[in-house]
Amino acid sequence: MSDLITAHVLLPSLAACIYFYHCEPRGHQVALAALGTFCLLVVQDYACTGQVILAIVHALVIQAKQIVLIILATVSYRLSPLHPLARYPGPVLDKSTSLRLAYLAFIGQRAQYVTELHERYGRIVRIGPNKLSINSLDVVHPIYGSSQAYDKSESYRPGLSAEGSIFFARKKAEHARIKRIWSGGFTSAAIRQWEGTIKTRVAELIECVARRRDSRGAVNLSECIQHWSFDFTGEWVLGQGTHHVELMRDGDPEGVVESGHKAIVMFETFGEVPALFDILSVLPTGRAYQLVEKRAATHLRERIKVHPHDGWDMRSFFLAQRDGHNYPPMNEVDLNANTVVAFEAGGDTTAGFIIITMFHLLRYRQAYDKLKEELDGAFPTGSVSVEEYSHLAELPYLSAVINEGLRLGAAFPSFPRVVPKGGAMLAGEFVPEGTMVGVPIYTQHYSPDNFWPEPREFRPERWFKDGLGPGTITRQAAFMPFQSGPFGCPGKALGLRLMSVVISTLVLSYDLSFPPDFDPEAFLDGWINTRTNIFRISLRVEAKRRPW
Ligand code: HEM
Repeated sequence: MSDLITAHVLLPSLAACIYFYHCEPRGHQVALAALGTFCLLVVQDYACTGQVILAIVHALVIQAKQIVLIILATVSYRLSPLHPLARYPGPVLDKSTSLRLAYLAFIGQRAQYVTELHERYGRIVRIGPNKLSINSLDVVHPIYGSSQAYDKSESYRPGLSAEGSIFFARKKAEHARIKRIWSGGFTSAAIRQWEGTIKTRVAELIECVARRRDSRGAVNLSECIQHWSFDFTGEWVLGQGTHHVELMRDGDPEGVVESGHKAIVMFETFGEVPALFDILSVLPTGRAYQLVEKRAATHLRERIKVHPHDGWDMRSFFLAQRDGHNYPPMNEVDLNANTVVAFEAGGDTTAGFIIITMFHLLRYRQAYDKLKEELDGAFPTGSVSVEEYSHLAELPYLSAVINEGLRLGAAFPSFPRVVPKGGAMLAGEFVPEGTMVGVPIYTQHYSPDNFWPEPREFRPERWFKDGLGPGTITRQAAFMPFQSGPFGCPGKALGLRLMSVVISTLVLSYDLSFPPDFDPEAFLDGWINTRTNIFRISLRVEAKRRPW
């Protein structure tokens, strides 16, 4: 019997552990191998006993023992002094498994939890079996900013979905190739091309707010902004007059916004446990992701039919061999993957930041009034022309409002990267190669060492020279809403332009306030902060048209 156990349980489990340690197989491969082993065990037992049910039960018991042994061996190693990260502090559970972090990402509490860990354990915390969070600005440049910036980690693996997009390309060389294709869409010439569309779409937003007000003048502002953002992004990705969603006009019966949110939450959650993502992304759990991909594929087909490839929309850049750009056009799979990223990175992020900024403005009434005064002074006719868009960035209070919205709304926990071959000295400590490292952006943005006083409050004045009075700390270097370096946000200029136009036009067009039954604290409690900003409770406002 013990021979049998050794042959069936101990040896295979040990072999599996050694294999997993050296080869890091994908989750679906492990699942298939486990299924294959199970079938072999059933056949073998059936050959001896001649009873199917008994053979299945025996195989299940053996496999359960194998799994328990593999888990025990893995956890023991991760907690042992032999592990390369053994000397770094952190909670035992997080050193053993990333499942707690995955759960916290799912409920939108991961960034807050990592902040607490830094308060408890110090500057460097082991937040996963192979993952360090480094709460130090000294490491931002080597990890993210320099030309030697580290590659993205396995957390950026989209399950079994296509990886050939700008966001999911993890190696710098491959990423640089794709980024060149995207780059044309973010030049100042490209942004100028889009100014007319921004104007039209923002005017539609103002009308959408008016149309959707109820009898008491209250409107779901977060929904209007999300619909505006996806409409604009749809046009930016696919081109004018081509087939894409029109959410401000038709509403969102297909759940475009929600499926996008679910896909991002899924990516964030399972990015903590990429092997599990390999399995779950193809099961019904991955439906949101599959839906978003399917929608992008449909748009691709429609777009290819109706339009030449010489516009300023992202699809034109993806599809065309443009003059002066020496790159091959993308294949269909990569086109889809990049389209999904363009929709979600552009549409969802910008909407979330505008909503959170509007919420804080309305909650901190003084800031709202100051912004209104500044805008009324700068635009005495009550509207901002396309020619004046570039002046918006010069309005000091508007810029401070946007900075503060970006600071408080940055839902990013950290952007995990991989320490290159040979390891690295980071924050004065040696970190072995292959370790996942990241700087916790949320922790930096909310830290009293970087932003003081009232680091958790929306105070645009902190961005001025005299700040919030003597002793004010506003550490520019700690402000990283767009990340920097090779993998930083290419849409920064466009994102800032969109934020400034939408916020200023809303404040110029309407007198906005919370309705009496709106509970700001409940809104904050329902804010899920996991890479994107999701609001379980809508931002409802009373909107009275201003008499210009
Ligand atoms: C206020 C708005 C925005 C903020 C705060 C923001 C922030 C960010 C951040 C922090 C990243 C890096 C994510 C990571 O490494 O995991 C990123 C990536 C990206 N953003 Fe933005 N973004 C904004 C708007 C936009 C817009 C408007 C677009 C496009 C229209 C855009 C396109 C992208 C793309 C394509 C990436 C992936 C870049 C890469 O992986 O190389 N973003 N963004």
